[in-house]
Amino acid sequence: MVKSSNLGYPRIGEKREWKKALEQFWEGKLKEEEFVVKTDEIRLRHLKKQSDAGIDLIPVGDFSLYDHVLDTAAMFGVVPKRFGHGGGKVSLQTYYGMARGTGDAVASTMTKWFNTNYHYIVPELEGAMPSLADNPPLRYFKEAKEQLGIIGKPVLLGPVTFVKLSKGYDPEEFGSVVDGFVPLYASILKELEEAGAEWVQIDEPVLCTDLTEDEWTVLEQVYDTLIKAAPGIKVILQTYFDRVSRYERVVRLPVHGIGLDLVHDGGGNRQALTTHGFPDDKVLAAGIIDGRNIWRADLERTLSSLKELEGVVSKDRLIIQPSSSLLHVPVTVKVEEGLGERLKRTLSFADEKLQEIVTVTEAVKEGRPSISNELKESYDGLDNIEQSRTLRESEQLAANEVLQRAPFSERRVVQESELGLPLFPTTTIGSFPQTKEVRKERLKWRRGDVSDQDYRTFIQEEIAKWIDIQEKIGLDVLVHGEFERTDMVEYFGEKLGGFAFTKNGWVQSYGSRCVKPPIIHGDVCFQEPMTVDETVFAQSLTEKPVKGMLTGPITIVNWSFVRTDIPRYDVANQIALALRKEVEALEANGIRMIQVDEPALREGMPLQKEKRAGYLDAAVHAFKLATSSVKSSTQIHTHMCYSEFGEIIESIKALDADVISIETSRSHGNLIHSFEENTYSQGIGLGVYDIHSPRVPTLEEMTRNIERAIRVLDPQLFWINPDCGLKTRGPNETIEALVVMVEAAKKMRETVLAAQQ
Ligand SMILES: CN1c2c(nc(N)[nH]c2=O)NC[C@@H]1CNc1ccc(C(=O)N[C@@H](CCC(=O)N[C@@H](CCC(=O)N[C@@H](CCC(=O)O)C(=O)O)C(=O)O)C(=O)O)cc1
Ligand SMILES: N[C@@H](CCS)C(=O)O
Ligand SMILES: [Zn+2]
Repeated sequence: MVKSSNLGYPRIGEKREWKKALEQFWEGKLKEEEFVVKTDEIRLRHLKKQSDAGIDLIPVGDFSLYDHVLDTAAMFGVVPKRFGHGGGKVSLQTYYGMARGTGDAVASTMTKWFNTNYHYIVPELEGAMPSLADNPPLRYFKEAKEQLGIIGKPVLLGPVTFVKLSKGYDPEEFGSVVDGFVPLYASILKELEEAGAEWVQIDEPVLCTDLTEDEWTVLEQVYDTLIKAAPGIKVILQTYFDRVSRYERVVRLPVHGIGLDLVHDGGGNRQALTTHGFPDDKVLAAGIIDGRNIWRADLERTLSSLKELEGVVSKDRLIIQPSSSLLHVPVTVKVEEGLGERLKRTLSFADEKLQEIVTVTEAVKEGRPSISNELKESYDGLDNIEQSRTLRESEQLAANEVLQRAPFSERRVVQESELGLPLFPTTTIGSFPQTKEVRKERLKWRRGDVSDQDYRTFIQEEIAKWIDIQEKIGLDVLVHGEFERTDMVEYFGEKLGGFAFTKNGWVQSYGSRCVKPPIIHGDVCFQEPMTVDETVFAQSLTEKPVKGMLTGPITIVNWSFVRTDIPRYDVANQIALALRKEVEALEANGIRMIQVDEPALREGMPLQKEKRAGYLDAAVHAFKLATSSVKSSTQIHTHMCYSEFGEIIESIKALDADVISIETSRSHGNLIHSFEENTYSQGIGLGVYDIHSPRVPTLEEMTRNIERAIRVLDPQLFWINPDCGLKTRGPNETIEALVVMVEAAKKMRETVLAAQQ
């Protein structure tokens, strides 16, 4: 009989109690035993919620104390040597050391989870001999069974995806490295079988990327082995975020069920299902409720699309589920106030999505009449989506033109003469520490306890303090510090037309850090200057140039929840046109450098190769739409973090920014390698130190990074800056690191100038 299922539930809690517990534990305000009790409570509460909602297959083991990829590494005792782990179960101290760094041991790399804004910790295999140091899926399974009577569906990150996401091995050894983990997975499955597990979900999202023939062979062998390890368990091989690359091969894998994303597959999975059929010895776990966006499901359409599959797979072999884990959406709409009833009724967060899954399952089981109330509500809600849109952009789209700037060689001459910067100019990426004090003041202002004028004065005092600090450190290009911003996307969303905001719509970004993606529900438009006040104030305090600081169109789109009734790229262009007005306003107010950040450009790349060129063209178009109308003397900067740029280097060039700053230090030289193969001849700053760690790097480390970079990049075009913004750092460590950075720049200037004489 058809079943309802979930793939993963948000960890953070309705009131971000998970985040708060983690941070209290790190600050020493919660003892380990208290922390464990608190997080156990949260986990069980989430399981109960899903059970109360009526979900048949409830995921267990998707919960984490930081990140599920890190959990998998810890489960196998994969701990880099520098953390001094002596074997056996990984302690909480070591676990958080790997995530955040400890003492002299730098944290493991953190990077984006496929095309999402969630970050995972990259396992370092370093020739490790993995062992089953712990079996959390089993513990969580038993806990759910014993405490709540739930026969959960353990979730494992599959061995092929796990090794693909790891580093510290030669790609040629991929097969043997995976083989090292297979017996451990087999043991987990066996122990789960003995404990009474019926279903297990093994996530292999790499099946939505292009695997080589060798990798495919490894994958097939892995599942041949695993399926024999625990014959009593039904394994669902779960994919998400796109269509699978090799449908016919995927459905032949020797597992009991295949989980497909039927929302973010560009129609590819559905087409493959109808064209090639589906094996009649397998279960189809159909991801038909959107796990990545927050719009209420169109139940009528969902049911019709399931009907199309009726001839492909029978009801008794169907599982209804979200397209991916619900980790990527906020917890519940219920608590939202201030959105307006109309808009609120168009939304569906994790808890509402569980209801949608149960409703659709019911309709498949019992027929449409059994859900007539829900169908009406869905219909009314969707009607509200249309009504809640603000449509006014026909004139904007008509002006949708990229202007041609003068060639970089000409702009460079004008800018050099106007700006008079030294060799190796030093700057930062934009934000300075968002201290508790800054956040508290904003909270008071939002609650109405502080007047607009007092809040503005407070922000100006912060700006003045940090302009003074930057002058004293000796930086060449200054920033105002972004103190007025909660978040680099949310802030612009609040100022632009066409956006709405939740009060509590938090989503985990990395570790305990959360973001509150704004909702784009109407046409986006410029309403009033958004950054001019703070930037002009900062510029009034110094002779040095202050960089205006904006978030780019593709990043705003990728880090928001976006309407789906018009193409995503049209939304990006609307944002670009609104930003263009801001760029022009900054220029008109005497700002000579403007940075338009695009940190999410790389992450938003479609998993399927054939879609990438279209995405990159659209991203470049939107960026140029926003930045191409300025004078040659106005220097346009951009910034990107989370490297692996080799593949997009041509698009980076096509942005035609005068200066780009890129995160480098965590990629340990890989990025520099891409510049060996590709020339880049516009201004560029490769981050000279990692801002994710509180550790202050030494002069030698920074100098080494600069020297390595200028072996492949023109020193005359090279900028010196940190990897990313400094909002998560404390004031002292920020200042100490920047002092070292400026010292490194001075030393390099002397060395290069001496060599020229
Ligand atoms: C560059 N990054 C960003 C990504 N995505 C974005 N949308 N924005 C980004 O900047 N993705 C990639 C990276 C991820 N990096 C980060 C870095 C830091 C954070 C972070 O610090 N998040 C904060 C929440 C930020 C925020 O909006 N703060 C509000 C305060 C909200 C709050 O908690 N208020 C408290 C009271 C405050 C107090 O008393 O201290 C309350 O309401 O109870 C603000 O500034 O006003 C976090 O804490 O998680 C995220 C991603
Ligand atoms: N200007 C932003 C970019 C972050 S990617 C900052 O400095 O925080
Ligand atoms: Zn950044």
